[in-house]
Parts: sequence; structure tokens; C-alpha cells
Amino acid sequence: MKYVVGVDLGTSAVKTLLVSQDGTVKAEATREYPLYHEKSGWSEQEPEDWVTGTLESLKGLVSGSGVSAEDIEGISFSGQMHGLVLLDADNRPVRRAILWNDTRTTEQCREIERTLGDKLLSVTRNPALEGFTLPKILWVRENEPEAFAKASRFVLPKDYVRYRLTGEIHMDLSDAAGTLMLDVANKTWSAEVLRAFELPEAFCPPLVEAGGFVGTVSAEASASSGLAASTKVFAGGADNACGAIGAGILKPGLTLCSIGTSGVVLTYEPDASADYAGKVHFFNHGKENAFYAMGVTLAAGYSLSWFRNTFAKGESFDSFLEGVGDIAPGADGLLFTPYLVGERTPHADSVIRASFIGMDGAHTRAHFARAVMEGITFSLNESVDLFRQAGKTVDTIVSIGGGAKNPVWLQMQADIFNAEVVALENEQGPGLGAAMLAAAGCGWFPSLDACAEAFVKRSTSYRPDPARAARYAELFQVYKQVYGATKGLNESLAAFRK
Ligand SMILES: Nc1ncnc2c1ncn2[C@@H]1O[C@H](COP(=O)(O)OP(=O)(O)O)[C@@H](O)[C@H]1O
Ligand SMILES: O=C(CO)[C@@H](O)[C@H](O)COP(=O)(O)O
Repeated sequence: MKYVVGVDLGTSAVKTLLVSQDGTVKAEATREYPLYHEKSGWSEQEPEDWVTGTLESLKGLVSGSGVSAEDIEGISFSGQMHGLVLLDADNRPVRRAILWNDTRTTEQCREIERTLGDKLLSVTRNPALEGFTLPKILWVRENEPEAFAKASRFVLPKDYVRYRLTGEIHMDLSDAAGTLMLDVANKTWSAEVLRAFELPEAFCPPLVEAGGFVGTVSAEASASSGLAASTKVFAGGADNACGAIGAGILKPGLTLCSIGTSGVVLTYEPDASADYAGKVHFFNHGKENAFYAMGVTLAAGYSLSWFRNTFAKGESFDSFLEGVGDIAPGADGLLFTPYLVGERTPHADSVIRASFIGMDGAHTRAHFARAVMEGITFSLNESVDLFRQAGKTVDTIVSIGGGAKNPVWLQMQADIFNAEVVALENEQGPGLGAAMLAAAGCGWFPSLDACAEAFVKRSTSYRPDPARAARYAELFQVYKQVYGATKGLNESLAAFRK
């Protein structure tokens, strides 16, 4: 039997999956790493932690599986998007990586809008948002000129890890799309954007397709990972593109909901013709010549883990969420908005913060936990709503990510989205998508679609309950008012933040 490995370089941890030719997940391993929040709105990671975590996770995966390294034919990657890794001439990071959920760059976003005008949407297909990479590059240039002077080029998180495994530097189109420097429809670095910000083309790595073959594992990485040096390495893609591949979102009409640290609602786009006027993100897919549109909730799973870590540190999610299913929809009048680190869709706002509205002396911890899960899901429903308003039919949604581990949450998604919600046998969509890029790259299948037929295994399906869906539709109208009602208050409170 032959195998491939999918590496999912997430925000909280790196997860590795060993998958056999019939799509069975033979082994899994994971390593966590820290996040650094030095100031309100800042979020950084140490690139070396990703490398150490990945190598240790691979070593545990290979040795724990009992599979011979020689039988692992290929490896590919899924990576947290947008994070800026600036490299010096010897490809060493010049500072910590600035992550996708770091919102220090509001000023640089306004500068990008002023400089590019209409070109911003027509070329990059996206608005300037704090999480994207170009504003981070401008921030470092303006605020840390000494670090910037050392930088020869930039890469994204998984590109740096892949470089340390192969010695080769590349960036794939699905991840490059999140930099705000890619001409998304034409699949090239935008000379216009680079010129406007006086960035040389050499600052950007060579572009490849997500399924592109980029080399083999170096002797050094082979020794520290346990992989054979003959293992073929394929570029890999953005975590949301890989999540879509791993959930079989490879043709029109299919929608994904992912609740990881962030949350996304994503729909497949067969070409670059759709125009959402920048209300949702529009990126290149990991499947060649395809695209996807998505809305993003910045603090989805993060809201629940923040709540658990703050009020019940050390408890498992399963025990923490016990009793949540016994509480009626609406948590007896308690509403939560998940704006812990600002928001992206539908309110691109780095100043807004979260709220609990309607606290009552009768509310228990389980009411708060339910309200957090409902608030996250309402936020994702704002993206579902945007797609429906744009004319898309959203009747079936494949749900992945840590949030899909809990059946109460899956039923809640069905009731709030008013759509059938389908779970997969393994909720680790991005890691599976990465493994699928390697499996197709190794020639096991003629296409990613053919690979999906064998690898994507649907499990339980959750249908909306009409009474609960009607109740949630009513409450959603109240939820939508909380943003406007708390915006001004949060602007006044911003001066009191760290
Ligand atoms: N058993 C569970 N029940 C409900 N939610 C869970 C459970 N396990 C994890 N989660 C949620 O999933 C999130 C992590 O999802 P994951 O897909 O692993 O994230 P990432 O890829 O961003 O590191 C956590 O923050 C938590 O909110
Ligand atoms: O910023 C985005 C998408 O635009 C995030 O989705 C990141 O890609 C990180 O995702 P997770 O760690 O939640 O998977």
C-alpha cells in the first residue's frame, strides 16, 4: 500500500495526516505552538515554531503509523493564509510572522485604497483588509525600517515550512491570492500593484499551481522528519482552498462552512466572472483555473476557545459543552456577537469588539456557551445571506473544522442556515485536501475530482427543524442590530485598550 501526507499548518497547531491510496486516514499527529499578542489587535508567530512543530509531528506520524517511509510517495501542505514572513538574502526570517488575525494595519489599508482606487477590486478582486499581506508589508516598511531593509522577499507561512523541507522557494496561486498583490483572474503578480508600492518583482516568490511538483525532501529534513528523501513534495494551498478540496467543493452549487480559529462560508466559482463588489473575498482555488468566494468571521472557533480558556481552563470541549443541547434556541434571551478581534464579513471593522446582550440572573454557564456558539453561527449566516442575496442557492452545506466535532453545533448550523448540513467522516478538511493534492500529483488519480470521489467520505446529515429555524430567523433580525448598536460604544472604548 502507498501513502501520502497532508500537512495542515493551522493557527493553533500543525496537524499531519497519513492517507492511503483508498483515502483511509491511517494516522494523525499534531503539535501546538504559541501565539503572541503583544498589543491589542496584534497577532504574531515564530516561523521556527512552525518548522519544529511540523518536523516533530511528521516524525511522530511516520514512526507511530508503522508504515515504511519508502511507501510514503508524496506530501503537500495547507496553510493559514495571509501571514507575512519576511526573509533576508539567506532566506532567514527578519522578524516574527505577522498573522491573518492581526489588525494593526488599518492606516495602510486606507493608503492602499487611495493609491489603487478602482484597480484594487478589478485586479486583486478584494478590498484592502487588515489581515491581508500587502498592508503588513507596508506596516513593516513604515514602522520597522531596519527590519525591512534586511528583507529580500516575502513568503506565506506554509511556503516557509515547505522551503525548510526542500530548500526551494515558491508560492501557490491560492495563497498568493490573499496577498492583495496577485492579478487573480490572470494568475500573475500584478506589475501595477508592485509598481504603485515600489516593490521589486524579485520581492515576490515564483508562482506555482497548488498541485505543482516543487522538489523532494532534503537530506537534512529527511533525517529530522523521518520521511524518505525520495518523497515528492507538491506546493499545497491556502487552508480554505484545501478545506474546500478536502470537502469535495469542486463544482458549482457546493458550499462549505468551516469553523476553525476563524470561520468561513465558501462557495465554488467555475471562473472569475462573478462580481460581489468586494463584499466577500474572491480567491483562486487549489483546483486549476477555478475560484471561490467566501465570507470570513475572524473569531469563530477562537470565540469558543477564548470563552472556555477564560472561564474553564483545562476542561475538554466535550465536557465544557455538556448541557448546551438542553437549552432552547436563543439561550433564553442571551445574544453574543463574536467580534473579539474585530470583524471581516459583513462588517470590515478592526475596532468593533464582542458583546453579550441580555444577561439575566437565571443564565448559567451553559447558556453563555450556547450563546457563543449561536453568535458565531449567526455571524457565518450573514455570509450565507450575502450569497443568497447574490442569487446563489445555498441548500446543502458541508461542515468541517473543529466546530464540526459537536453534533449540537452541527444541528444548530442546519437550523440557523436553514439548509442541510453534512458532516464528513474526518472533519480535518484542510489536511485531507493537502493529502489529495499530493495523491493527484503522484498520478494516483487523473484529476482532483476523481480523487474526491475516493477520498471525501460524507457521514451524518443534519436537516433544519422548521420550528427552530423559524425561531432563529426571528432572532437573527435582532442579532444583526447589535453591530450598529455597539459600534459607537466600541469606538469610545478603543482608547482604553492596551
Ligand atoms: N469537541 C469540540 N466541540 C466543539 N468545538 C470544538 C471541539 N474541538 C474544537 N472545537 C472548536 O474548533 C476550534 C479549532 O478548530 P481547528 O479546525 O482545529 O482550528 P485551526 O485549524 O484554526 O487551528 C476551537 O477553537 C474550538 O472552538
Ligand atoms: O484569514 C483567513 C482567511 O482569509 C483565515 O481563514 C486563515 O486562513 C486562518 O484560518 P484558520 O486557522 O482558522 O484555519
